[in-house]
Amino acid sequence: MKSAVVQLPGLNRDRDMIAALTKISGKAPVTVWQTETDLPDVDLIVIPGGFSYGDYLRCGAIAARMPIMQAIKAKAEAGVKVLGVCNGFQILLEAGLLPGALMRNASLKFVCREVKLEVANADTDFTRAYEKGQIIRCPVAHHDGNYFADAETLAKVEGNGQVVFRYAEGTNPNGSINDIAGVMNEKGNVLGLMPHPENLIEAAHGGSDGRGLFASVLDVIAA
Ligand SMILES: NC(=O)CC[C@H](N)C(=O)O
Repeated sequence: MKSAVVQLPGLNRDRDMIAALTKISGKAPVTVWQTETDLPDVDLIVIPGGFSYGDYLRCGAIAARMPIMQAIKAKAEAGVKVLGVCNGFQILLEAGLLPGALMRNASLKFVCREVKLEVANADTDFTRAYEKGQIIRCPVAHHDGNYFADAETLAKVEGNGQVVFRYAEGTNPNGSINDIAGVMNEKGNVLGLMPHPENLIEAAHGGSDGRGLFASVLDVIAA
């Protein structure tokens, strides 16, 4: 399983993501810079979190228009798995690879804390290592994580099982509609989520609840 991590000016979670992918798969991902138009032959492309282009004009809006996004779109259409975490999720939404939008947190404040997530769909390439309904811990750190979709889009996303993670037990940190924390595309090969599973993968992090996502998508689930 080969993976790539996208790097853009202002992203700052790329090294955490590289460390998580390396530790869990035993193989370091390749890194690709935003101007690349020819992506390496990988099975998984990850857009990590951060503050691409200082979050101007909207979070992810400028990054979504960089040359690399055309290449990522083509790979996604060809079935390659794409994961966007936090700013990566915002970029995927701005690029039209996922449905809905992320607005300013309802509190209008940056939130940096741990939340509980419910695995709403465990029948995906990203969540097979979990059980449906399982509650996991996960950190969040963002100011624009308030997921929104119009009624028609929301009905479709809910009806198709595209909601993969929900904030659980009253821990919704941002006002997201239906407590949505992560959604995938209809085909199931593109996932975006606001929480940071890469920051809870080993004892030194205080827990390893985020590990299941990487174990699922990197196909290294212990027998
Ligand atoms: N940790 C992140 O990726 C933050 C995403 C974005 N810059 C926000 O604050 O909403």
